[in-house]
Amino acid sequence: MTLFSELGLDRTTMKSIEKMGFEEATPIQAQTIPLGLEGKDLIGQAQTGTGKTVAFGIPLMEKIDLKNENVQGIIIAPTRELAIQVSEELFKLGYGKRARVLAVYGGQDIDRQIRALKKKPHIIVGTPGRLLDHIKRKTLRLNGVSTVILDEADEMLNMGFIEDIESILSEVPEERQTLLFSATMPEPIRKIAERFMKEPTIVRVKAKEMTVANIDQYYIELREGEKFEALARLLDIQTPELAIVFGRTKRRVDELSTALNVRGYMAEGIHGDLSQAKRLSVLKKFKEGAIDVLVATDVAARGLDISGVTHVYNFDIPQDPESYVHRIGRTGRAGKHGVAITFVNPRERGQLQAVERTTKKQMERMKTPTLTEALEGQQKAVTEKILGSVENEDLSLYISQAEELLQKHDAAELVAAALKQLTKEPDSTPVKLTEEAPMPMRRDRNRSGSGSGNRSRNGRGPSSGRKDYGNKRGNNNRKFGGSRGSSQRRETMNK
Ligand SMILES: Nc1ncnc2c1ncn2[C@@H]1O[C@H](COP(=O)(O)OP(=O)(O)OP(=O)(O)O)[C@@H](O)[C@H]1O
Ligand SMILES: [Mg+2]
Repeated sequence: MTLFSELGLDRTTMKSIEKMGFEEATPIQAQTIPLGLEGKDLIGQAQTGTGKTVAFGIPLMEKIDLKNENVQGIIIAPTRELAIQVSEELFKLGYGKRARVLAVYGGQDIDRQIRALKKKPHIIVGTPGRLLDHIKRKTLRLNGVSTVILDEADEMLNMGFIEDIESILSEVPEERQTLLFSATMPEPIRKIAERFMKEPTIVRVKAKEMTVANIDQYYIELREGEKFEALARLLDIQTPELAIVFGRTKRRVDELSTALNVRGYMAEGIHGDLSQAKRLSVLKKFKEGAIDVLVATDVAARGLDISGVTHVYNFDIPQDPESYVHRIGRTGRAGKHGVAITFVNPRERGQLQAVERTTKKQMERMKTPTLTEALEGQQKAVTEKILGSVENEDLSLYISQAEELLQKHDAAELVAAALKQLTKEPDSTPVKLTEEAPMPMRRDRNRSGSGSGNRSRNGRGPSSGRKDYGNKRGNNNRKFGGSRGSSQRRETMNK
């Protein structure tokens, strides 16, 4: 066990850490912070939700010289939401020191960002496209940068951002420290390391499994047409505090969130075709609990840290094992407990096995719940609410009415009627969902994303390195530039 106070950090950094409420460093933090402080290039791999942001944030923050008005650190992240979140965490880390942190990302007014850049931020967190845009406009100069961080580098590789990163890094002095962090490190990441890093030290937090132990992982085998009813029943039984439902395509996400609303769930969708303002407002509502089901494409799979996410449902099995690891990692963070359930149609058994081989963890088989179980689940939830009210609430204004009712009616019947009124009974209102093609299993499958608006970045097609679930890992068939085959199914998440 390592305490932050044992790491020899600056007083100002300690002040921030105390304000954030942290005392003990997580294993990835304990192992990488000392190396990071020595100025070493680092590759850090540790499970989802184990504090990688602080692991790279502390060495970065310690190096910032407040008297220097240059941008001294940049963090490149694959999605806009993640760039914002990382900038917020760094802002907290820089609180004691008063370091200036700015997020720049596509979809936000560029003039506003230009004005903010003029205020001399020390640290910039951005998505590749927008960073490049500012470099081209000469509104961002990187010649004073001494630390570069690539968060979720493997995803940026998947999304075909490698040339953008290359262009950005060509603006940064050679004499720099480069840190790269992710929960997954597929083989091609080595190329990034070779290209952009100097003899990096690789730190892998040893864990038996790639996914965190405190996420209970289940799968349900079912046909496409059975998925929605199964999801609704699971939501009724498990009554998540907050849940994320991952769908394969934007159309899927739109249809699913509409269908969930029709059935009375508070759900909204998030994907790359929505305006940035809409994406942020949906996420905000979800964080605040104004909606309790977030339906998402993989745009929400990486890095997002939302407390209260107790359940992740893979309505469609993810297209690669890494994506599974990140998706389910939206729950079970910072030591909390989580539940992940993956729907698998009979033709996707191979993918299920590929996921299990990668995570080194078997999912437990679960049966589709019955309608009766769904009803019981809802009744239980209402019963708990009522008992909570009995214990904790002032009921004096209701007692005389209750006594009056009890004189005229049977007690059990009264309670049953109250339960019925409060219980959300399973609903069979018809909903419309377009069937998705099963996940492609082999390399020669070359579908165009079910017509739901999926496109590869810059129209780059799957010229090479199509992902192959049957493949052994480590068989490097994913290339840069052409990006991997499945990228045509991946959406463009930011500019
Ligand atoms: N030492 C610590 N003690 C307690 N909580 C911590 C500590 N370090 C970080 N956290 C909290 O843990 C949560 C997860 O951290 P973070 O988002 O950095 O995880 P991550 O490893 O980057 O996960 P992912 O792989 O999903 O990106 C955050 O809410 C963060 O504030
Ligand atoms: Mg992270």
